[in-house]
Amino acid sequence: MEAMIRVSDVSKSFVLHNQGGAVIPVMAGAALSVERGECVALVGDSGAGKSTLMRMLYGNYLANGGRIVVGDVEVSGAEPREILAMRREVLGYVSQFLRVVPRVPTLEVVAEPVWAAGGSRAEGEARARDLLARLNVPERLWSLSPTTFSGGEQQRVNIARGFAHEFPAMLLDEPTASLDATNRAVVLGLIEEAKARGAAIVGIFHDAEARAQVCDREIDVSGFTPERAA
Ligand SMILES: Nc1ncnc2c1ncn2[C@@H]1O[C@H](COP(=O)(O)OP(=O)(O)OP(=O)(O)O)[C@@H](O)[C@H]1O
Repeated sequence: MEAMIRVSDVSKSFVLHNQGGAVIPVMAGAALSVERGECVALVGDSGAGKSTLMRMLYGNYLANGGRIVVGDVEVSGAEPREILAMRREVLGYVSQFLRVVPRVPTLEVVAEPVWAAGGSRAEGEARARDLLARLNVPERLWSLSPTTFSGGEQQRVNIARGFAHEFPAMLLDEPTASLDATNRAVVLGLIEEAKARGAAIVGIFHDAEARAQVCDREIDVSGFTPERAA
């Protein structure tokens, strides 16, 4: 079977339209592949291109060259509606921050990705309850919108939402940042469970211990930084 996530010879330049159209090459020859059940950490100094590579995988940034395939979706060259379908069904993204939808109760915020992927009402709610409980979000908060929650509460709601649908592939952007030890351990457990059911995961983890615990390999993206003229 082919790897779940395949990146080959990807390049990326940014064009600064407000600065005379200056072209800034930030990546060249990027290559990686991630098997089902495997977690790969992107490492490299600040500015090396970790976030840029994640955004290209998610279809937020368009690659200028090369090929990115997630499952059977060719991300490089996909139509916007194919990208949206991929995000509903194939590729999850867990960032550090919740984008709060006003007035939607927490339980629904968490269950929504399950419903979006075709799961039943009951299935989504059961999954949301399980994850919110595991992440120690107090039950009295579940019927409220997370708009007014503390930063840490919102972060845990966001993680619950990110893990609610069992995506075959996942991108994790600092999922344990600023969590207390208990919840950090819960998140590492969720990552291990996702791997065990066969998810292919790419993540940025500044937490070196977390990385060592859940990641099988590291890829140093500074190897993909193009030579720059001084
Ligand atoms: N939208 C953009 N427009 C112009 N340049 C950008 C843009 N996004 C990223 N860059 C540049 O691309 C390079 C890689 O940035 P990126 O954010 O991917 O690095 P990173 O490895 O994630 O860094 P950090 O660890 O600090 O988050 C940097 O030089 C950055 O300035």
